[in-house]
Amino acid sequence: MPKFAANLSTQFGELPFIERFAATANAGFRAVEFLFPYDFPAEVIKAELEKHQLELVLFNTAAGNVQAGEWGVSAIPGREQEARADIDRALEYALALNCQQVHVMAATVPNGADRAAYEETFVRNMHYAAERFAPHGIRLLLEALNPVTKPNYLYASQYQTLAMMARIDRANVFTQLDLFHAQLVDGNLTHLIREYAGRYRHIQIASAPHRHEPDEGEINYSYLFDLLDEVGYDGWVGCEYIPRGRTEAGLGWFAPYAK
Ligand SMILES: O=C(O)[C@@H](O)C(=O)CO
Ligand SMILES: [Mg+2]
Repeated sequence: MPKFAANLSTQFGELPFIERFAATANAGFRAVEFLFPYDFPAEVIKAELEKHQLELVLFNTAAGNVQAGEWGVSAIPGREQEARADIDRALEYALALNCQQVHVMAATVPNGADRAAYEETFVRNMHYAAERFAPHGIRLLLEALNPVTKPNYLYASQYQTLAMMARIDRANVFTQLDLFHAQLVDGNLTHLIREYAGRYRHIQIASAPHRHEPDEGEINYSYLFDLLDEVGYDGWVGCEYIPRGRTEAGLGWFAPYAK
């Protein structure tokens, strides 16, 4: 049976961020993930995790200047110093929060930019990150984002992140298989789950095409949850969906899996 982590960036949005931890535990989750911890000192988040006996299973490196269209800086040529400072800061939070996985945000690539230079920059920064995180046994993840939700991100297809993972070629670098993005871009989710088991070390779910609870739309999640068991997936499944209404009202699908 898959292990589900609440996503505190998309679920429980009706509450202030810090109050989402209690709501998550009350709803029966044992783990959480979120995009960014950096608005809060690590001790504040740590206290919430401990108080509610929650494990933090994933967060991201910083996004850069989101208002200017950035979504990560690790692939931007000339921004290496900032990218590496973000990587160092993510390591500090991961250690303080006992988190075993960090998603390293690549970047959006402006139209007309030198794509090869972005990829080379990303590979170099990932080598730096892999070396910094390896002594602590923390995994680094790459995630493909569909171009409707996030136009111009460095990679949109699972096959691009798998190729990038091979190019980076470090033992603690894997992909993060977000099945919502994968369905919009690649389809054939059964093949992705079966064929690449071991290369993805984190899963995220949402319905497609509307990114709501995993109980509607074109993806048959109960089939995929069984398939994850069949291929021996023992990582977390992050609930990165935007609830149709109040989060708790949409948790019927989760009832059989609650702690
Ligand atoms: O799917 C997403 O959007 C997230 O998992 C993320 O980490 C960055 O966009
Ligand atoms: Mg995702």
